[in-house]
Amino acid sequence: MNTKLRAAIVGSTGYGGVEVIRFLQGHPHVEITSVISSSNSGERLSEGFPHLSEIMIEALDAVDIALIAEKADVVFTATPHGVSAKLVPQLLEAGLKVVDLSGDFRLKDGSVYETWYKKSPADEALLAQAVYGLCEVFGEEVKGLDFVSNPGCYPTATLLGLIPAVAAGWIDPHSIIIDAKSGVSGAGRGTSLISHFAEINENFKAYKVNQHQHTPEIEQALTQVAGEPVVVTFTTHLTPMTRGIMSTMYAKVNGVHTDEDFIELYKQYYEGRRFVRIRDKGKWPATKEVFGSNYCDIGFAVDERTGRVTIVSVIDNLVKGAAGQAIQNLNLMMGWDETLGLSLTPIYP
Ligand SMILES: NC(=O)C1=CN([C@@H]2O[C@H](COP(=O)(O)OP(=O)(O)OC[C@H]3O[C@@H](n4cnc5c(N)ncnc54)[C@H](OP(=O)(O)O)[C@@H]3O)[C@@H](O)[C@H]2O)C=CC1
Ligand SMILES: CC(=O)N[C@@H](CCC(=O)OP(=O)(O)O)C(=O)O
Repeated sequence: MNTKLRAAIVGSTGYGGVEVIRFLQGHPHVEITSVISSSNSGERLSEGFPHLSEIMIEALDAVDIALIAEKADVVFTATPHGVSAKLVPQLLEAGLKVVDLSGDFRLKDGSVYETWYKKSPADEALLAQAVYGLCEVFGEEVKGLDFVSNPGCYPTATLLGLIPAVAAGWIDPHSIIIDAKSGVSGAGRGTSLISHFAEINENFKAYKVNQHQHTPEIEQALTQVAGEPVVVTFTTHLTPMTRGIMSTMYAKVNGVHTDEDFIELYKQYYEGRRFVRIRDKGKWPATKEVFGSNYCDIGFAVDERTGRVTIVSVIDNLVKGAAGQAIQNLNLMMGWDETLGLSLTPIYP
């Protein structure tokens, strides 16, 4: 008798979906039973992804709700914004568990989604039901659920870097400035001018300034933690690397707190949470130090001269920023150890 949880992945020919497959392959309690493609059904997975040739899937399935419900218990929807909003209700209706990697269920207010994503929001009742799966902060709420909305990549790095200080009242939430940089895989696998080799190689550019769709997601979580409305200045940059996000954050310190105080506060907040690692005084995390892994590494320095703290947080956008955290959420939903299937050490150099 098969006792493993059966998993299907929609959006399997995109970067997020392929990364879910890579990690689930090593999960002790999960078996991949359906890999779904809206554009290449019938093809073998290994035709497009020869590095996945050991996965025992005959052919890619079409997006067919009845078939998915027959073959799987849980579905990872690594689908574009707008697609998940329509697909997830059908999957839930069919009795499946769902972890959605898109931005469609992260914002509670549909009109805010419409403003920032320029798309129609998902069903209001489902938005109310969706729990925001930032595991180290809201993980308790995820336990036992059938549906989780996986956080965005920039918000994951940023919120893990800010929330302990905001929750403790150690920084002024109205003074926060976030300067974030991402590797090109954050833009997905589809070709676009922004990720064209000649456009990004030996280049470094700001984009979506004051218009990035992750701004309200960051503000929503900080508002919840601070207990008052919070708005932030958030600027994103594209860097000529494949994976990785570095979020550098600046905020005014309330009262007097040293580097050592911040380190201690964060170590306590994340005690027992394997995937957040706090750097010692004077040590700064780099994207290579989390590459290919589910870690988020954070470093601090208080500047007594300006009264500000600088916080640097790094993740792999495709792992802690997408597929890894999605599997961590499944582990929490199922009541398993949250690290199952995710114990890979970063690839270095
Ligand atoms: N890249 C990243 O770093 C992160 C991505 N995300 C989010 O995860 C989701 C996937 O991102 P990513 O993998 O980068 O994107 P990609 O563009 O690389 O892949 C998305 C995949 O979705 C599938 N798809 C497209 N349209 C449909 C449809 N109508 N029905 C079903 N499937 C469809 C396509 O696969 P096929 O043609 O085979 O169906 C496509 O390959 C997005 O919502 C993204 O915003 C979240 C955090 C980080
Ligand atoms: C480099 C790059 O283009 N990154 C994407 C964000 C990544 C993403 O997929 O967005 P979600 O996490 O909301 O799904 C962007 O800036 O829009």
